[in-house]
Amino acid sequence: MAKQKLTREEALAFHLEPTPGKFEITATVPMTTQRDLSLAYSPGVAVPCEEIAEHPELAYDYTNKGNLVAVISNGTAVLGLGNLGALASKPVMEGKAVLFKRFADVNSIDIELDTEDPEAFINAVKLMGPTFGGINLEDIKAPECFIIEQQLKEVMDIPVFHDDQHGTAVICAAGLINALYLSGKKIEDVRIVLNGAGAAGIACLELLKSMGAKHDNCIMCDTKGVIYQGRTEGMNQWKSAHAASTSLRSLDEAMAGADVFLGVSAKGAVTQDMVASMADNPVIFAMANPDPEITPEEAHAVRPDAIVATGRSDYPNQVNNVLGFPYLFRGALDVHARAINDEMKIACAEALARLAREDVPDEVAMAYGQKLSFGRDYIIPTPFDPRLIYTIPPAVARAGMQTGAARRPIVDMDAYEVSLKSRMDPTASILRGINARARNAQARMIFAEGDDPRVLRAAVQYQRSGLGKALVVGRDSDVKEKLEAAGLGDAVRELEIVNAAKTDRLDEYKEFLYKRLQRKGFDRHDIHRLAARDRHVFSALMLAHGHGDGLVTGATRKSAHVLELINHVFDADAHHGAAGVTALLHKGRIVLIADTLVHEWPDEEDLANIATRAAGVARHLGLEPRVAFVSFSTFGYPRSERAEKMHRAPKVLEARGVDFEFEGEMTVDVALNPAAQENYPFQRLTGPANILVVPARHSASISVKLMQEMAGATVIGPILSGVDQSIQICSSNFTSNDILNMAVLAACKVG
Ligand SMILES: NC(=O)C1=CN([C@@H]2O[C@H](COP(=O)(O)OP(=O)(O)OC[C@H]3O[C@@H](n4cnc5c(N)ncnc54)[C@H](OP(=O)(O)O)[C@@H]3O)[C@@H](O)[C@H]2O)C=CC1
Ligand SMILES: CC(=O)C(=O)O
Ligand SMILES: [Mg+2]
Repeated sequence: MAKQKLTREEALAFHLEPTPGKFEITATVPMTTQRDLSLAYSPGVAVPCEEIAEHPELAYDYTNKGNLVAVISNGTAVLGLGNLGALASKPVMEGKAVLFKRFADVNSIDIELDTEDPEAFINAVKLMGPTFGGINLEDIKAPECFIIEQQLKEVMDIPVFHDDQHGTAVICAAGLINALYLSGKKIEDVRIVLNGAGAAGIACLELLKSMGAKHDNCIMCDTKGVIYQGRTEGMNQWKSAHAASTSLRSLDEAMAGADVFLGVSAKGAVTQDMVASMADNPVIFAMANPDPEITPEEAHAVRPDAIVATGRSDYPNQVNNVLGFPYLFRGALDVHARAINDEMKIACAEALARLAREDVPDEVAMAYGQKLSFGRDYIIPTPFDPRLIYTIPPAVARAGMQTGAARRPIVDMDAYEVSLKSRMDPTASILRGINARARNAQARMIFAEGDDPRVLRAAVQYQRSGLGKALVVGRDSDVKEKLEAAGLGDAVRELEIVNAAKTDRLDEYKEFLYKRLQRKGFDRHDIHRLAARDRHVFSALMLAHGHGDGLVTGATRKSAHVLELINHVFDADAHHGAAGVTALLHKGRIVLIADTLVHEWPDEEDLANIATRAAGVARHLGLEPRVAFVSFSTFGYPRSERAEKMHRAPKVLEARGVDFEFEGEMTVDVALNPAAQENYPFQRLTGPANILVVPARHSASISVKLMQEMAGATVIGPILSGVDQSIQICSSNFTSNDILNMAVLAACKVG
């Protein structure tokens, strides 16, 4: 897994744009008319109020309580950064809230309470009970967190769950089950050293002991060293419960001969010497965030036989509670649970451990750009594994039902799993998939317009995200100046700047271009002007000569003009079968529109070619193509000369015998809406179309721009397909993120 460099400015920009913070709240009901207002608010709202007053359980039906979790902190133990206070903890809490939404479709809101007094904290949370279906406590330091959680559990009738304790313990247990399996050791026999006797540490050791780890085999350490029986300094009742009868006093001493090291303490707390002194095949979970107790590189340098995990996303084996809390709450909320009990936590740990041992399906491999299989570098599922949402919550819900925590048991578990699957947003996995493939490809990407700040930001991002090498075409001083103005001055040393005026390859490029254009009215002088002065042509020449693996251009000029220039070097035109395909991503759906770039007014043969190109792009994105030739008529009615070619195009494909579904002509609603399709029982699409082949470039442009402006759809493309080399042409209104997306598409040769 390529390590990504994240700068402070990137992290700040991510939180600043497009609006401050990481989420907003949207209404799920129409709020347009007088009638809507009367229903949502007074007088209509009185009816559910009265119903709930009489039958409190109806709050789960008439309000968002049943799918709403509060992430609550006082900021006293923010990750491993220490006591930053309530306000400064907000980015982490907003982060947890968006993880709830992204991974388990749980609505969540962060609440930061400005108090270090457990009693004040407890009172505040207790009073919030009616609002939420569950309370996720976060980053509250020990020992106050134990008191707070215990008392809230006693007084509240919804799950109260301190994530840093139990979320961490569950994931740690899941990872350890598999790590021990791989190293051939049993939990009853292993010597465990745990560093960090706080929220996470105490809960991890408690859970492992309940799973068979022997008290006498476990040593817990804190900032004062080993917690031994009789120690008085820095102690509390929770630490005392794990005090060992031992003469060992320091972490250093404890590590000698240990089988397992678990770190929930602080950055750099473990040295290479300590790791070197561990037993054979040691297990090292360095879980402190954002920086681990020891990095995997450092640990492996002295112990190649170690199985190493961290809490971070950029190393293999991410042992992080993100794998737990979204799914634990999903399962708990879906049975209207009163609590998340130990049985539910253990069910979660076991289900996670089992999932990692299963064969990894292609969709997961595609999302990560590598084949994952159970082993030392894959002991726990990856956070983006789409199976988590339909595997873990049922296990949790079942345990909740068996132990009486559930208020409303699930009757049909199969139907429940199907409903969980439908909560997944397929567009997210597509975007992740192409990013992972690009990262694997490590393409040298030519960014032709090095004088544009958006292009420069995209180029820097491309390289810093570990996608490959960015080659920026421009004048050195100009690029440097613009990078500095964009606050990216230090990127000058990272990017490769290619200046057409200075390259010694120009003669070779000019010769090539002259051969192509000499019979098209271009003389040597024209050729020099094009090759040396036009960055689109120069960049295309670089690509044609293998001096880059892909090209992104077009952010500063009209696409049609840029395409014309590219065509001096490549055959990227309608005549040679090129086509433009634009992906529209909206509300969890992805629809491709074609041709958005090359053909002005395609005939039925062209339309069939365009469909085939679009089907190729769809498959590259991981979609099984279903093409609809769209028009204003459906299967011949109303009759119109303009719709004729759309009527004939499917027949062309039929004659060719292609290997994808297609149908037409039809209106867009018939193409996209299964209910409308039912009116045409003879039609051959097995589901809503995901490719719309439109009659002409103007209708393509109108559809895409309408979706973008009116619906706020995400637009990727036009993706240039059917050209020998990987070229992507941006639009002049693209943001740096859009340009980066085009570079990613070019890198994984979608097209
Ligand atoms: N990967 C994951 O999913 C998770 C990771 N964590 C990480 O675990 C760490 C602790 O979090 P949490 O338990 O909530 O915090 P707490 O404040 O509750 O506990 C911190 C504990 O770590 C000990 N400690 C701190 N620095 C050192 C050190 N250099 N050597 C030994 N012990 C040390 C403290 O010792 P003392 O008692 O002497 O002060 C205390 O016992 C953080 O880095 C956090 O990011 C937490 C939750 C989840
Ligand atoms: C992951 C997490 O919750 C922490 O580090 O605090
Ligand atoms: Mg935390």
